[in-house]
Amino acid sequence: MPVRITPSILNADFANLQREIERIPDADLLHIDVMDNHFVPNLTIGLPVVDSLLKITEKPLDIHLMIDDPDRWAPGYAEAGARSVSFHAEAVKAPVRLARELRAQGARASLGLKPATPIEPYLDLLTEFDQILIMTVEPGFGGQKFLDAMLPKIRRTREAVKATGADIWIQVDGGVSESTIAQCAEAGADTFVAGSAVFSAENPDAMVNALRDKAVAACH
Ligand SMILES: O=C(CO)[C@@H](O)[C@H](O)COP(=O)(O)O
Ligand SMILES: [Fe+2]
Repeated sequence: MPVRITPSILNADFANLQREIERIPDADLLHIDVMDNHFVPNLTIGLPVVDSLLKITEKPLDIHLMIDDPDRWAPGYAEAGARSVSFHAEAVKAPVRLARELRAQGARASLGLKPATPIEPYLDLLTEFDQILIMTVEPGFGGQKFLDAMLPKIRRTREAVKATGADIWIQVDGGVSESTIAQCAEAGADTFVAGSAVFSAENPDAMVNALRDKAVAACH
């Protein structure tokens, strides 16, 4: 199973994003946390910053929208050139319509689930998505403790994805570090967001590779 490490820039130096991105050349994608202070109690960046990042990096951008009304805002990120756009199940009005719109614009469509949101209502819709993002902390902040109560949800999602035969990535986000990534990979995740683990490391790129090695060892 291919493994992808997607560092979150939430814990990077926002005044020097270009320099921060250059510190992680081995990252597979860059995870960008967009927060609106409504869906989550925190406010970060939006489309203008994403537009600027698209100009300074060749890395594919993996946008994580923690915002109300993604039906209205998500297509703009796909249109701008994001590789992947996650919107939250708890905020979206028409998940299938939005996923199809994102795909039509050439982006991967990803459904995000907060810790208390089950995957079960979406099992018959899985092939409408290219990725399921399972939050392993309450969304809103970096540096929180990994919720290992999410492991059964990762396992159930992997089983269901397997049954579809489709190439749907399972992403985990929140508290992923050298000490938690193996459990996630064993449970069936293949795409790993890591914010503080990467950007608080002395050598962030070495951490990207260490995380990947641990995930690969756990799922093979
Ligand atoms: O979406 C979020 C938080 O809401 C994440 O992407 C965090 O930014 C991950 O940070 P760490 O938990 O890895 O420090
Ligand atoms: Fe995120």
